[in-house]
Amino acid sequence: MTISIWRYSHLVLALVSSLFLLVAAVTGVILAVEPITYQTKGYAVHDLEDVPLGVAINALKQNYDEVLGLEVESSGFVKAQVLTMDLETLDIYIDPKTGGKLGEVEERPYIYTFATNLHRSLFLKSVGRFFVGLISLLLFIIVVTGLVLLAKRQGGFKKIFNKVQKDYFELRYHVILSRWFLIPIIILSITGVYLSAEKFDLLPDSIEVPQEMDVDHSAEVFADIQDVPFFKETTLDDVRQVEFPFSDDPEDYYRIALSDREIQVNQQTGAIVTSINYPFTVLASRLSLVLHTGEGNVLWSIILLLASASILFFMYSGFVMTLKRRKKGKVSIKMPNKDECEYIILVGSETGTTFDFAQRFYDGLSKTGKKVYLAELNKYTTYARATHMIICTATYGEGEPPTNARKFSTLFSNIKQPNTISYAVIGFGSLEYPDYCKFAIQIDALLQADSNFTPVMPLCKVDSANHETLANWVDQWGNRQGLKISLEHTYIKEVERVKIPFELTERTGLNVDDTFLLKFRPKQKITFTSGDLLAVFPDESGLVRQYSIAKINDEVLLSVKKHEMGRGSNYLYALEVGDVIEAAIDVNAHFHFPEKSAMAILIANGTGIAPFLGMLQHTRQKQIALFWGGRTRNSSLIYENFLNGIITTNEKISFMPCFSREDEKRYVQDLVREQQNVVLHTLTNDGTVMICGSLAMQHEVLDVLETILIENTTLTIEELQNKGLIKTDCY
Ligand SMILES: Cc1cc2nc3c(=O)[nH]c(=O)nc-3n(C[C@H](O)[C@H](O)[C@H](O)COP(=O)(O)O)c2cc1C
Repeated sequence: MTISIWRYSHLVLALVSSLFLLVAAVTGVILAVEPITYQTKGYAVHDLEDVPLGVAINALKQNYDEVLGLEVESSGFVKAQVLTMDLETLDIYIDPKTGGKLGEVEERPYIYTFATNLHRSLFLKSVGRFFVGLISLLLFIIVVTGLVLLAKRQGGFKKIFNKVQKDYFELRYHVILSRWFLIPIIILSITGVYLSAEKFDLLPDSIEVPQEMDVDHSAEVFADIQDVPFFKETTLDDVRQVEFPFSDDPEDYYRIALSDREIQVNQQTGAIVTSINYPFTVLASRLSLVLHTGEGNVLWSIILLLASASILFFMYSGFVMTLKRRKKGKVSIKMPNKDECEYIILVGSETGTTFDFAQRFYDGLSKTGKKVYLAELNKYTTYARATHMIICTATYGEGEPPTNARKFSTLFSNIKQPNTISYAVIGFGSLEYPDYCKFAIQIDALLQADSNFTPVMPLCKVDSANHETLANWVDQWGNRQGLKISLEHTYIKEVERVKIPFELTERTGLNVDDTFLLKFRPKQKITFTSGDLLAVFPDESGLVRQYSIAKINDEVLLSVKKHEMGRGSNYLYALEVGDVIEAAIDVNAHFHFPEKSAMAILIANGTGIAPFLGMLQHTRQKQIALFWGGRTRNSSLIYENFLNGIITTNEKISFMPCFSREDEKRYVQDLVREQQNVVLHTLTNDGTVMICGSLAMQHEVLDVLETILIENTTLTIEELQNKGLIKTDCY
């Protein structure tokens, strides 16, 4: 079975049962606390195996007018129901050796009764019980599918406990905690199923018939119960419950529940009159109850508590993992061995659209039974059995590759494939840009020039990820391979934006670089922060343009470069102070200033400085260096008002500009290289590097950072990105 089927089952089951699981896990946590607090009362008798039943009965009789019953709990507490000399019936915990009262049995706190009802039946009686049983069964299947995924991730069942690869927090701890809590959760789910099955009489009937024992009428009669052999030899660790006889008449028997059977015993001779062995189902349900509730064992209760809490974490982390997998242009699912796959899909994606298609194509092709490998273009390498390659890539900037494809061209020229490969390239782009699908065109040209590669289809350019174009391409490509591939509809949901009015309160004219600043005041109360995006709608066509924002005194500051044909920038440029536009805030959480970092380096070129202007205003105690690259000194004048105010009042902030057309003609990546000690100090002390501006600049900066890291540390860019210590927002 392919990994996607295991993952799909794991995910679907988790989603279907999530609400019930949430209730079961939360109430499970509450209920696991009960045995722990109960045990802290301290009434447990630790040497039950040394206390003969006769001694306990005698002690009780000495202390109380009448004794109705005795119970030895799995907690080790000995409970008795007695009638006091004042004719009061009491439920008390006793010391079985002296009969002395240790404490009174209290009513169960309401929170536990409530949690138990919710946990067992969701307050829905039989229907609820049925669902809870079903959810326990689903939980069991989720754990089993999870176990298979874990084994596949770790490289086999034997390697399950090997070191876990470094990855982002949710994924890493989903793996680590699943190893710790696998067994407790399996036990919880199986016992949960068993207890539900029992309630619905689904277990085989195995009623045992009471066995009448041969009674020896000449057996010795004892005056003191402590001398009766049965009561002398039976110790409390084997006893669960004792019902006392109504009178001293020898025909009135003790009814005693032992651990494996129920008996009636003559009070004078100790002869066993009847005996019923518990059927297996009763013993199993008793064991299930103890294992499921943790009753009587503090350590096991703590494990169950942690296991229930871990289910909540698995739900959260699984949700985050699914979102990340769907959204990001990064392959985070475990792939088969690259050298065993015939079909290789390589992806270049910045915001996830291309990756989303590649993933769906991968799923469709895998379902035909083919061995498929999916990777980012940056991971290009040799593929021993590959006969087909499909490259899907977006284009940015002026024909720039997406970040996860930036190394492809170099890798391609250095790596020779062992086989000849039939290939196809799909370019994702937008007709709004002059360099439509340029990076895909470049890749197609590279492959054409390599004699090892033969095209099976001409380059396909896809405007705005059009579904029909993609579905047609998949059909045609599939036909050529003799395969019927079904392409699921996109996993990406359209973002529903809430538009609100923004009033333009300030603006500048164009500077030497055709850049201008705009300040908008939201006319409704909204929360946003620097690094979020303002989505602007230039016309009625549904076109959206996003701009990185700075939050300055509750207003939105934008720095915009006016492009001759740019629909967004020309629309904004035409606005006058007092104009009101409808726009929306897109939360861009991955690019918020990291509150936890004590230091940061902010790197920008051109208009990419905007979010940093807002971030600098709101940080007082952090050591921050802002590296900015512009064309000329005059390019930076437009930002001077903001920057001077910050730098002169906060000595922890330093501003380092560089200019590509003046002075030493340096780019911001040159500044990063020059300041490598500051960069290293920041990254090795859990500080953050944030990059905003053009994608070309981002690639150059990442290349320099990579070199600095390789030369001085064992850290990698990807590791730091996964930890959120390198954050980028470039297009
Ligand atoms: C800032 C920006 C620049 C872009 N530049 C180009 C371009 O030069 N040529 C092009 O064809 N498409 C361009 N596009 C469109 C993207 O390539 C297209 O939306 C693609 O589907 C994105 O794929 P991804 O989500 O996988 O990154 C650009 C998009 C943005 C947001």
